[in-house]
Amino acid sequence: MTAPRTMFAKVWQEHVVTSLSDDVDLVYIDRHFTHDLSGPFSMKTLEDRDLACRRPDLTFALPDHGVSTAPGRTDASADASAQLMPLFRTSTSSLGITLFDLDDDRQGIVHVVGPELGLSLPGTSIVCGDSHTCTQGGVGALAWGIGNTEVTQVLATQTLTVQRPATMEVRIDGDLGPHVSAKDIILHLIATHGADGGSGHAIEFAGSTVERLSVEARLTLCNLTVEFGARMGFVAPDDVTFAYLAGRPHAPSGEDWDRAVAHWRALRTDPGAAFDRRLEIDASTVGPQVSWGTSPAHSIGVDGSVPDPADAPDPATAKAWTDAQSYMDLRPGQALTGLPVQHVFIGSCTNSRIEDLEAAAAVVGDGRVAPGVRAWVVPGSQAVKREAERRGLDEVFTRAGFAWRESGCSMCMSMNGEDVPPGERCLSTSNRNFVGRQGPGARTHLASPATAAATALAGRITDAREVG
Ligand SMILES: CC(C)[C@H](C(=O)O)[C@@H](O)C(=O)O
Ligand code: SF4
Repeated sequence: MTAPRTMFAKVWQEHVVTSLSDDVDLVYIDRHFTHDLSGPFSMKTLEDRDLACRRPDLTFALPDHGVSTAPGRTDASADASAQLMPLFRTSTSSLGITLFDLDDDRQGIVHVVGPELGLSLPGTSIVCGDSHTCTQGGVGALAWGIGNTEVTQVLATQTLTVQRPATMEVRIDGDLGPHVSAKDIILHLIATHGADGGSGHAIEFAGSTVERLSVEARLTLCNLTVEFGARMGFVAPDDVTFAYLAGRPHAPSGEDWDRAVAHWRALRTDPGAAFDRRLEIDASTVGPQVSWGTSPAHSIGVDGSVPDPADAPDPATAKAWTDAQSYMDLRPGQALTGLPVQHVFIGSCTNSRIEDLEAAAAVVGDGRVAPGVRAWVVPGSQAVKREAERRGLDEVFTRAGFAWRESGCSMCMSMNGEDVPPGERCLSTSNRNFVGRQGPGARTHLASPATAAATALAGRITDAREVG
């Protein structure tokens, strides 16, 4: 009898081409995504070395970071895309790689588009030169971000030299309260165990709460595993996953589908399999979260108050809290609820899928964005945008005074000229609130789409539970 194995061990083993040392393997890569920021330069390296792309048919290129999300955008609408797009087109075309260009109805943020097209499948290995590739673990894939040199290795060989991560199980049980989402759970996990709490691990999210989450919510949960320091995060594929993937353009069909599902079912962690670490969360005790500082770990319940550095567990944390509070212009003990914001951003690979927009629109209802607040909704992909328009969500948002934009990363990292002015405050559904992330001097508060919508209407950080 074989010893019980984790899902990670099973999928990893299927991909090992050869072991290079005790903990370093050469693994096969099933899907390689590349975006406008990390792609062009690695492709250029390949061309300079006169190397071909080994599997252009398994490589997909999407412009998302540098592109403008203004309605009617072109390359010229943002300096970054004016510079990057011509390079991206030439390199992908000379290497034979499919590009979902700006005018393609499949364009969008890499991590949103992969799952929605069924390019990202359970039990596959997925890489991209982008740290939030871990998002795609939400469909049951092992997906992780890689650096430029690794991108070149994957382009040239379709394999990657990887240090094998340790395994961790995060069990989440209990019912979610009103307006509590996957975003709140993962922010709470990071706040509780620190931004390096998952360092060096591949995390399997399990438990009754996770089983009840939709695939879109699982994508959000996995999206922030890199903010927890982990290499990747994933959820074992189940009937929810199969229902989500069935019929997607690149998902298998007919007999191939049946064979694939049988295989995917067998990937689940065997009862009694050992993990290197285990954590547990009782989801019923978690409320909507908002970050107060400059790390996702600086998050608290929306009804909480800014912590006092005097209460920090150690001097380094006390200093980090003091610095963060000075950057964010907050003082210990201050309540987050009621804090005025000038900007609200609903978007990013964390929270720009259709269910996110539904959750925000439900809170907006007939309301209006508060005067003086610039509020944007940036769908994660053209497909999300079309579906939202089919459901009439764009009208809910525009009637309320939100801007309704084209798909892309936008204000999440502000490299396309879409940013928050110095000293101004933004409630954002994205995943990073680092110093300067949304623009020099910009102050970012991370939260869920429901909290973002409630905040946009009030013009102040607001608990969506108070709105209804
Ligand atoms: C630009 C890219 C390499 C970067 C990442 O790796 O995550 C970006 O997507 C981010 O969110 O900071
Ligand atoms: S939306 Fe933000 S976090 Fe996601 S890939 Fe783009 S820049 Fe990175």
